[in-house]
Amino acid sequence: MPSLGRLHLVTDTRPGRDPLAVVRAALGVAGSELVVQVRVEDSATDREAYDLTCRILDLCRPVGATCLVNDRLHVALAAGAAGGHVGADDLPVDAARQVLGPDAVLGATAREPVAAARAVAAGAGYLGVGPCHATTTKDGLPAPIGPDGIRAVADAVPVPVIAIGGVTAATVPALRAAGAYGVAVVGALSTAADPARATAELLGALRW
Ligand SMILES: Cc1ncc(COP(=O)(O)OP(=O)(O)O)c(N)n1
Ligand SMILES: Cc1ncsc1CCOP(=O)(O)O
Ligand SMILES: [Mg+2]
Repeated sequence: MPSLGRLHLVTDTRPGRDPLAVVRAALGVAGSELVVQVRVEDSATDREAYDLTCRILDLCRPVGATCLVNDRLHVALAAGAAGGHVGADDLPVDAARQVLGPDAVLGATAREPVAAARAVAAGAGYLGVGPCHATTTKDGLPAPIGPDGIRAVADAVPVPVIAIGGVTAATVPALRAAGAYGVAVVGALSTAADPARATAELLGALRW
């Protein structure tokens, strides 16, 4: 399995957003370093999720970027994505691993060390940990855990920790210093006036 990219672009399919344009811009800068996670609204149909995934895979393949699918593992398999990401409302991690197979990339959400270790034992290859900072992108999230919360998880597991929630280029250094392997972002790219430039800034901060 190729090593996991450190910058995860999670798609924003809310009204008024243009996820394909953002992915295209980010891939132009990050290429194979980018992981694109296709995340659609719960109200989206499987057909819409599948069509978006296929279009994003068409953009990722030529540059060797990894494409994952959030929640809907059957869509990941049907479209030929590299894997998926699951959280508390999705398939349990061991079931997700069974569905995807041993070689797929599988991420799981965790916000504290005990759940994180359980997810890894059940087959997660990386962890999405957060929210590390306040965000308006997703409703109903628990309180932000900050860099200290990231450190607690990173110290407890042997897999890459991807920090998520309110991440910007300015907050990346503290998250990396706390042990995050990489970051996942929605708004930092989807609301950027210049997503290519925002990608370059995030990559620069991750290399620091
Ligand atoms: C990298 C990464 N980390 C966390 C999440 C959140 O997943 P989940 O808790 O299942 O919430 P939804 O994204 O499904 O609303 C993620 N998608 N990616
Ligand atoms: C899906 C999800 N899970 C925890 S925070 C989050 C949203 C992150 O979005 P943003 O990068 O815009 O804060
Ligand atoms: Mg989920």
